[in-house]
Amino acid sequence: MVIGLSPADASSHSLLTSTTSSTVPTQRPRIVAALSGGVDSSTVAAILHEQGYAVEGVTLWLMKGKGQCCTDGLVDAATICEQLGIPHHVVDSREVFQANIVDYLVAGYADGITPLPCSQCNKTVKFGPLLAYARETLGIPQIATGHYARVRFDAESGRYQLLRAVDRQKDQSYFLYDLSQEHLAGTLFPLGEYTKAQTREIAAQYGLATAAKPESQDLCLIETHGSMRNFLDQYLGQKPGDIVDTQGRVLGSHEGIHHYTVGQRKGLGIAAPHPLYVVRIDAAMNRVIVGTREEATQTEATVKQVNWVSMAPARDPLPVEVQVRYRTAAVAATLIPESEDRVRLQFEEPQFGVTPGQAAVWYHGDLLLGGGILERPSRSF
Ligand SMILES: Nc1ncnc2c1ncn2[C@@H]1O[C@H](COP(=O)(O)OP(=O)(O)OP(=O)(O)O)[C@@H](O)[C@H]1O
Repeated sequence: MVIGLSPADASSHSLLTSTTSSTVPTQRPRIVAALSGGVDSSTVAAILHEQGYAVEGVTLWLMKGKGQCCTDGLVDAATICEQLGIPHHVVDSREVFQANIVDYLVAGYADGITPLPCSQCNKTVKFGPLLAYARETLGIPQIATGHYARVRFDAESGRYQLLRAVDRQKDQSYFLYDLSQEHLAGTLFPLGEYTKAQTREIAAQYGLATAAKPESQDLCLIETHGSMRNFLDQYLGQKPGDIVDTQGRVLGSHEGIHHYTVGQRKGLGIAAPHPLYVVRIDAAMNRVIVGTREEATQTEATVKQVNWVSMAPARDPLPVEVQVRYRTAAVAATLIPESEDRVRLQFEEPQFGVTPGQAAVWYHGDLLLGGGILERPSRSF
């Protein structure tokens, strides 16, 4: 399942000599490369093209404005397709993105949680619609993306399994926890075996126009709007309220609960003898509740909308390593199934800043077992 082409192989081939025709010989396996206009997906298209696939690039137009998933991305993706001599299709996905990501984020922040847009985007905007477009419109059975993750079929369980990327720094499996078996069965992740440095090397060897393109640093929405605050203010405006401690004493004021996230320390604007953290956001009362680091720490968490990936839903308590944020290390926990799509996690060590709305994703080593969305803890404050 894993595509293998080492940088050494890549350098020994001349790539940019292919036809510009969109008609493809039937004997070549056909595949869609999901092209954002960045170096990763450009390299995927080049690798697959080199391997003999009849590649067609598809770019989802997600948002108005400039940025990776907007006009700049579309132009860069088109440039790569022209360079490789492959067809390029642009799918206007702005309404799908608005309904599934923008509205979802705005509703979540208004409700006092911190939704994770990327996993939601992968499931509802990218993989599902891309596979449908590839199969139904283009008649192409599979797609490939530039995500750093690995997929394999496990004959014993009959499941497609998801694994962390070889490059742990770039591993994006966390954002892919909500993909279905059908999504995984139809997708290749050619970069899962490479480091980012190797990807750039391959892109340079192929002379791809995007080879030196800088890395996107942030969420696409932040790149486009400057900050999450700017983005949310457009929809939610300002709604002043109180910042209180865990006993309900007013310590300060805020301009909107959507400017805060559980675990946040900076930007509270409150002078206190000890550091204060957001421990809860109370949407009904329009209040932000702050407390000590200890009060922002919890020993267990419940997780809803669970998706089991590499194994069938657990029926019994299961030792796991769980990641509660993208950029944090996985920690030891016991997973207790409460129903097929709801679990309780008991952390071996108390965890700080477990944020409602973010994903908890559990692993055994490199194998991503499943994940879901963190609920608000039941607490007295
Ligand atoms: N607008 C889009 N249209 C089609 N595919 C996309 C789009 N945005 C992202 N993808 C796919 O999802 C993958 C991961 O997206 P992500 O936003 O994490 O980009 P990235 O890691 O910066 O990769 P890249 O360098 O390819 O932009 C991309 O490599 C690409 O295959």
